[in-house]
Amino acid sequence: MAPVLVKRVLISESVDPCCKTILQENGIEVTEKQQMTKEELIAEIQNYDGLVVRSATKVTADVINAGSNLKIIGRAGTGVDNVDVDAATKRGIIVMNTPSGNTISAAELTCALLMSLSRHIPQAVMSMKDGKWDRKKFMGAELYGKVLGIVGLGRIGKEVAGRMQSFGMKTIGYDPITPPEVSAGWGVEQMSLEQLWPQCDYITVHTPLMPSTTGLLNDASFAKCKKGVKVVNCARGGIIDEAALLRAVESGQCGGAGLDVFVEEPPKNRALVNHPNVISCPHLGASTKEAQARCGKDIALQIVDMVTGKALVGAVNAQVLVSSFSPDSHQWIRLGESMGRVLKACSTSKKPYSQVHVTSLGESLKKSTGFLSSAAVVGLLTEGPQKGPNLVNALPLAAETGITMKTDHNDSNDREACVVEVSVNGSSCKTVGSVQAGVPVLLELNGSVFRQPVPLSGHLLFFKAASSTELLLSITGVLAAAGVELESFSASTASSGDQWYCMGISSLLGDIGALKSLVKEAAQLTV
Ligand SMILES: NC(=O)C1=CN([C@@H]2O[C@H](COP(=O)(O)OP(=O)(O)OC[C@H]3O[C@@H](n4cnc5c(N)ncnc54)[C@H](O)[C@@H]3O)[C@@H](O)[C@H]2O)C=CC1
Ligand SMILES: O=C(O)C(=O)COP(=O)(O)O
Repeated sequence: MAPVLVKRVLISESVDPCCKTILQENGIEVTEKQQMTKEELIAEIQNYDGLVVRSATKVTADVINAGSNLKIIGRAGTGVDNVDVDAATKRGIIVMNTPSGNTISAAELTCALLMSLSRHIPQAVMSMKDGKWDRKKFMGAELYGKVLGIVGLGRIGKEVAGRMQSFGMKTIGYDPITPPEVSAGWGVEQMSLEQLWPQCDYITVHTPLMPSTTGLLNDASFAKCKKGVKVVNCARGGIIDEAALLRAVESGQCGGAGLDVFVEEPPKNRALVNHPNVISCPHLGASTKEAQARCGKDIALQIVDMVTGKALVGAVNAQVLVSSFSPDSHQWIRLGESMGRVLKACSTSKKPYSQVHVTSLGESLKKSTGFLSSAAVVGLLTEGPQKGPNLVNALPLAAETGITMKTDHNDSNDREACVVEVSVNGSSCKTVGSVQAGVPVLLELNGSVFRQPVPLSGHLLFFKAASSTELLLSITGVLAAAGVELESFSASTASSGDQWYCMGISSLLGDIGALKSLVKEAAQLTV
């Protein structure tokens, strides 16, 4: 992928100073402005190519759409639920996070809350500060031998499991993605949630917040739990339904809750926070010197790597682009875009495309089909010189315009090439291209194989006509009359029937209709 141009970055929260330093050392101008209102952020964001946030900045569609120059939203941390990732993708903006920087800190806070719940440490501390010496009231229970249910067995869930096993807890869990044999390797037996709820003395959730995890622990699931179950939410407010939790702690069905996160932060409704069996923190999971230093450094380095075209790490909405950062991918991306442009120019029907079929040929292009498809769509959907789609939003835009994407790879072929075929209104248009000596070239157009590969650069004139000796003379005559010079020429290898030809020309013809009487079809473009 071509390096993404990022000159100015806004950091809108308290991010470790190393982030600013690294960005500046790499020639990026950095402004830090914290605690902006939504309106202030909307007014400010248009001045920046990049935005770095933690969890407090709500990067809504309004903010994203106001960021007319925005190319990157960097989350110095894990959860990206405060960023409207779909809106960013539509606008072609890369969203990236630093998911491993705060894993240990979040896991340690979870363990601290589990221990605090078992021994009432915060309540005992408050009572001491109140001048009391109440040993009876704070009778606890050992964690040893108890069952901990871990919902979400990703990075943090795994670290919590290991730590709590050392306290002698039995760890069981559920995760729809992590295979049971993998979690069994770190001592967590997986089972369905139905089986898990009734077994747990403690439950901790470590999933992202998304529709399928919102209210994962609700009235119905609390009812299936052991009476007095204790719960911890160090992931995101709302994974444990707050109203259901309040009902459960009030009834005693839940014996205590440790909360680091809330649906609304800070929470205006204080009922949970004020409940004597609820202990809470103001979203401190990642608030350690170590986690902040890692996340600040990671996000800055990831942005620098992206800007320099070195690598794309941590992107949450542009997985297809990760392989586009290999050093020799640039010319293949240019090829895909140029082939899309040729197809656009040569499709006679003005109807919207119904299908784009991209096939990569050759072992070395195995991982390139994704970005070649995006690049072809960029070429097809770009209208004129104005800001068109990019590799981030090409596929969502194609889906929005009703285009079905089909991709294939064939590595039995002994050459490296890319085939792009577009279907429109019952007919189709097909190109075959490759990169030769670092230059994107067109090898075939609609079945006509060019004798000389056509370098895809400059002004190109394509036409379809029956082969004849007069044809060339007549066409060059039309060009000369229009003051256009012929710079290169490539004919089809076939010698009979209608074939496609390509000419490199010094400038586009003012009126391509001048060729109408000489050819069956003609198209010109600049690539
Ligand atoms: N309190 C804090 O300051 C912090 C909170 N977090 C939160 O913790 C969450 C987890 O972080 P990581 O472990 O790094 O993420 P991760 O992506 O490594 O793990 C999340 C796991 O949840 C699983 N999952 C998804 N849907 C599920 C479902 N319906 N039921 C059960 N499991 C499901 C996934 O398969 C994945 O294995 C983050 O999304 C973030 O919101 C992260 C860091 C700090
Ligand atoms: O990384 C995460 O998901 C967190 O919740 C940490 O949030 P923070 O960066 O401390 O605002």
